Amino acid sequence: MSANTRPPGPPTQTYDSAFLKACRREPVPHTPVWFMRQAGRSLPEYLKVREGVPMLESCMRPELVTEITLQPVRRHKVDAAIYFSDIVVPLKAIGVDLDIKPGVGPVVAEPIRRREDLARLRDLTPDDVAYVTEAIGALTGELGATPLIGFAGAPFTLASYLVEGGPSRNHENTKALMYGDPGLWADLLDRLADITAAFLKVQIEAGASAVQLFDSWVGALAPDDYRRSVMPASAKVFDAVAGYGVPRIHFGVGTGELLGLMGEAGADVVGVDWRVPLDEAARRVGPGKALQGNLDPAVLFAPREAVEEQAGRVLDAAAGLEGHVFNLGHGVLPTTNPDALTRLVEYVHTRTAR
Ligand SMILES: Cc1c2[nH]c(c1CCC(=O)O)Cc1[nH]c(c(CCC(=O)O)c1C)Cc1[nH]c(c(CCC(=O)O)c1C)Cc1[nH]c(c(C)c1CCC(=O)O)C2
Repeated sequence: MSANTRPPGPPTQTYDSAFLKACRREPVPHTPVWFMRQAGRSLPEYLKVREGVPMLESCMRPELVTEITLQPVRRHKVDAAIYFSDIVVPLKAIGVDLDIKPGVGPVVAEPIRRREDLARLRDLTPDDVAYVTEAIGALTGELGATPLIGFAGAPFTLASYLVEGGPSRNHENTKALMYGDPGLWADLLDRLADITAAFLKVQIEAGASAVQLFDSWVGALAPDDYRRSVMPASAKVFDAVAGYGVPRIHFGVGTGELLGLMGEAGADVVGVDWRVPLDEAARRVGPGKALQGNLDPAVLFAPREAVEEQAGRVLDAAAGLEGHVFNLGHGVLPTTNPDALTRLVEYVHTRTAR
């Protein structure tokens, strides 16, 4: 079943939301808006509830996850919530020794570089992430007609953290493995595809209305390498969840040359960073897909008039698209003034009201 057909059974409460309509490329009452990293450090109410609670622990406490996920919906009136978690949570859940260091990001105690290391990547079962099922149950009740987006890290981006042992500018160990041992690389990405697919299935079965696969760092690759060494694993993830009929969004940074392939991997909605205007992105992606994006998150530090001018340019470039979900071109920067985000939501809603 494609994401454009109504799933069997009664329509969900969220089915007619502007966000899901835009993902399905149907007419919308207004352009829907949400922000990557909309929950988190830009919100004082987030900093308050996170006080003294380590990041990974906060992801495993359903009542905290529920509260943090709802905060930006209450404050900004965005059209969708995104489940509060992190891309490394499923890896932690299967026993990989890792932590999220404040100001740094995910750090893996023993990087994965040899064939023996693959044994540390066992299958993920719903029991490993019972807190996810519990939090999503509570969230969908609270959210009512507002859709919840589930998410996961894509195999390449997860592999980069695992192989490098932490964040990396050049991904040198990752690429050394990809070029130097293509067999082991393919097996690693295939393992990660299975874990990622299982994690997304848990979220969808618990009530997520859409999923986003973050391949944040895949823009480091040339198209041929993406096609040969990454696309099969990402496609496996998308295939695994195709039958649920929920929209599948795919996003990465610096992916101008990869947009067509990322759509081909199986996305219904292709996320675009701020470097490619949406009309040009639509030409690269081709027909039959919606686009998501793409205001530069740094624009939010400019005065209100400038923010609206730049947001207006995004909307103008999106005017001819089959479906458009307004977003930033990457996550909300931690020192963003939250009021600027609230005003931006209002601006997009007002300017596109039909
Ligand atoms: C690459 C990546 C990661 N994590 C994620 C990605 C893909 C998205 C992207 O490209 O930005 C995904 C992610 N991580 C987090 C979310 C929250 C969802 C939301 O509410 O919008 C999402 C969607 C919470 C988080 N994940 C993290 C934080 C900050 C930790 C904190 O608040 O203490 C949050 C709120 C930590 C994290 N985790 C990661 C990084 C780079 C960092 C930031 C390190 C830092 O600057 O402190 C890895």
